[in-house]
Amino acid sequence: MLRLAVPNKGALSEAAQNMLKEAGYRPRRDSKELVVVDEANGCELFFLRPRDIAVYVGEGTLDVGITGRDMLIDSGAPVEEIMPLGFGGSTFRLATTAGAMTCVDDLNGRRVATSYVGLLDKYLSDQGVDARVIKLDGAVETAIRLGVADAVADVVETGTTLRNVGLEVFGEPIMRSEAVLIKQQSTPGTPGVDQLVRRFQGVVHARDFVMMDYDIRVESVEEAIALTPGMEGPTVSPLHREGWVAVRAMVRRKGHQQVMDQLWEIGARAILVTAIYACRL
Ligand SMILES: Nc1ncnc2c1ncn2[C@@H]1O[C@H](COP(=O)(O)OP(=O)(O)OP(=O)(O)O)[C@@H](O)[C@H]1O
Ligand SMILES: O=P(O)(O)OC[C@H]1O[C@H](OP(=O)(O)OP(=O)(O)O)[C@H](O)[C@@H]1O
Ligand SMILES: [Mg+2]
Repeated sequence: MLRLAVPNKGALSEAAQNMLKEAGYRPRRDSKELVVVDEANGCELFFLRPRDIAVYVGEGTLDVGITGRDMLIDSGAPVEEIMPLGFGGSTFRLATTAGAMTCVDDLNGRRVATSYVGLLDKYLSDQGVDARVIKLDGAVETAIRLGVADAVADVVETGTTLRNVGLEVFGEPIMRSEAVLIKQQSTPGTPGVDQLVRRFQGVVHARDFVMMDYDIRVESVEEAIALTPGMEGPTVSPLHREGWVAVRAMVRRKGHQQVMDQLWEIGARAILVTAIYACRL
């Protein structure tokens, strides 16, 4: 049986469970259920803290896991990414009181609070900066106000948490993160992983693409197909109307309204967009 680790709480938990549900795996009944045996799909789901997931997978106790790329790097565990999952996007950044620091070198001889010590230590040593790292469990943004640190290094998504305490980011982003599927480094794929990956890719594609159908005059087909090239090439079928054809193609969800406008301009009509429920490409 494939053994899969899923975040049980926090920023990635709900989205990870939605992805598994859309990929056809058995959801857990309530948040207190820590292990789900999904006989129909030949896998066991273990609900664990996101920070611990890379550790379990690195030890080989679990075959694959869902965690954040930043947590993977922070853990230092011997794990590698199989695929990005398209949710839980964030940046990992330095921040301090507005205007107090402008670049990472300003941290020399100062204190930086973080919950990501492994990630920050690696960055500071790569940058040749000698700062004291203060390890906190969470809510690190408050550490400056309370006099425990001169700067913080933390996850930033919307920036609201920083703004609320009057902090500003400085320097280059330390890294960009999102949820990823991970496995132990340099192990051949466990049986069942390929199927999981295909299912996850199906969910990612179904979210990223829509299906577009439209009718167009034969003489404009090439121009239309340049706008909607599809995956392998769009389906073009005859219409029961002289000189017209029907076209069907997958189109990126982002920007699909612009594509509809452009198709309309070149004479396409009956342009329909439908969501893709599931797919294997
Ligand atoms: N506001 C956010 N938006 C998007 N992703 C986030 C956000 N906060 C954290 N993450 C991502 O989620 C993962 C961390 O999850 P989470 O914050 O739930 O863990 P934690 O901080 O260790 O746990 P907790 O917050 O329960 O103490 C990281 O990969 C991080 O990049
Ligand atoms: O840029 P924003 O959209 O404001 O999001 C970033 C905040 O979200 C996370 O906090 P979380 O809720 O996980 O609490 P924590 O600090 O205790 O981990 C992160 O640690 C930041 O504090
Ligand atoms: Mg957190």
